Amino acid sequence: RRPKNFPPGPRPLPLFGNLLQLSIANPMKDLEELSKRYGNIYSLYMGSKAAVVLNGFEAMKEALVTKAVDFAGRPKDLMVNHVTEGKGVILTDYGPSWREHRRFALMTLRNFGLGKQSMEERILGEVSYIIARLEKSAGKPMDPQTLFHDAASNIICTVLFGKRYDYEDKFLKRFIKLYTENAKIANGPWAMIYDTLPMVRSLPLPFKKAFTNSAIVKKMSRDLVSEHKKTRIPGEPRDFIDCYLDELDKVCTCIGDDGSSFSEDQLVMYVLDLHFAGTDTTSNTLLTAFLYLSTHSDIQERCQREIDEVLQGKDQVSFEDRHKMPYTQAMIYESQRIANTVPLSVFHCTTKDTELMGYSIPKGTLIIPNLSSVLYEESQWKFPHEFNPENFLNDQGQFEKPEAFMPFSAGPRMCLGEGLARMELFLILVTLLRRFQFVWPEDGGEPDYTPVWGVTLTPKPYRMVVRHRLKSSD
Ligand code: HEM
Repeated sequence: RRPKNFPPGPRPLPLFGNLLQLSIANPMKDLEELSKRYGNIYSLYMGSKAAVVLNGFEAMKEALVTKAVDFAGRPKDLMVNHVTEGKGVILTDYGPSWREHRRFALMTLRNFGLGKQSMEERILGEVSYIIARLEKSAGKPMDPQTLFHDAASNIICTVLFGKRYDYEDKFLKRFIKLYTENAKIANGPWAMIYDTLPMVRSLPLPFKKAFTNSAIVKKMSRDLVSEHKKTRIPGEPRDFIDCYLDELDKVCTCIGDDGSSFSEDQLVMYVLDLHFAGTDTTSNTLLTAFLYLSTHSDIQERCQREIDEVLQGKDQVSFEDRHKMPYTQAMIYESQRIANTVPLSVFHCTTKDTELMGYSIPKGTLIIPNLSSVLYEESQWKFPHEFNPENFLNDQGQFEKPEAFMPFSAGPRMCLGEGLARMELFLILVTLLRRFQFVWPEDGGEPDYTPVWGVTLTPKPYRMVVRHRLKSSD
């Protein structure tokens, strides 16, 4: 039975809750239908666990921004919590450990050059490898699927481990494969069954694969930490791992082990969190951008004209140039909006009894922020259902970001890698568009824009033809 004044929703069945009323292969359509029937805030049951789904800008803003702390928790008893053993930052509940680790990551990313020249150099350095790979395929159709995952992974690897890997490197390939598999399992049918029916959790069902994958990547991360411990010079950090080990030295000598949330086990998981969050998101956004650019040549050419004009006489683009490229900026934001890369965000949880738009929501309720309902909300966008940079341009043709642009979510749990992602998307897209033309192959058939469902949405595999725009001497 629903608590008093709880948001309405479909009647749950004993044991299963509302599981059988949702398509477990991809529940997005069902969630949309339910909001048409019950309004922007409605409830669902996963077994006996109550969940509230947030839809639309108003509800999202009131929950995540206005009532920020009330909605800043993370749920505890889901498959993803068990896979990550409650460590790291993404799935850690609101509290001192989350706060300390979040602050540490933001500070370390900044010190490693976020917003400064050195992070730009890292990204532009990686772009030169992307160019080399594209050069090899010039004139022929190529599948960009792994290229952008490899590149995004390498950028975050240079920050975390101080090194990049060759695109053919077995370590890199394995790391990414295990992650991308888990990103699909974590929101997939077997995770839903695991989350709804605790009695099946010990059975040898397909969700076990997520645990096996996770054990392998944890071992890989632990090995990297051990290697760093052997080669580091305390006080002279080379990368994120060294910074964390320095911090660990400080807390051990100052206040002893207890008192601090920093530990080597946390570090192992933290590295994995950041690597995963920094790879699958940026790469899927890039894949979506190139899917739309290669099928919308008018938009691609308009960006190229603007880029050519602004970068005339310059060797390479800098992040500052974005202010002079309103149309290209708008195209990048529009790619993010249409990509809808993390459609249900990361699930939240209420940290206390609270109210939302007149409903009462008890402490500990699972909160599902349906970000796609905001990114495609008809009242918020000029062209909600088409790929159109005009969504981010005002009447004077200047770049303008509507408040409903929330692919990174909002409030205290908002993506902590936004700055890095933004810089990557701009530098990679501008450099590649300046140099190459991306064309949908003649034998490519009708483009299919429907993404593959998961924690992150991935475009279906596609091919594009890469053609040179400039001669290499230009
Ligand atoms: C286009 C790229 C990206 C998108 C669309 C994206 C989106 C998101 C979203 C929707 C969340 C959930 C926020 C919430 O729970 O309310 C999130 C969290 C997070 N993201 Fe990103 N992200 C991107 C890139 C990155 C990068 C490059 C990093 C790595 C530095 C990163 C690190 C994180 C972390 C650590 C969290 C958890 C924050 C917390 O729980 O406090 N993300 N991201």
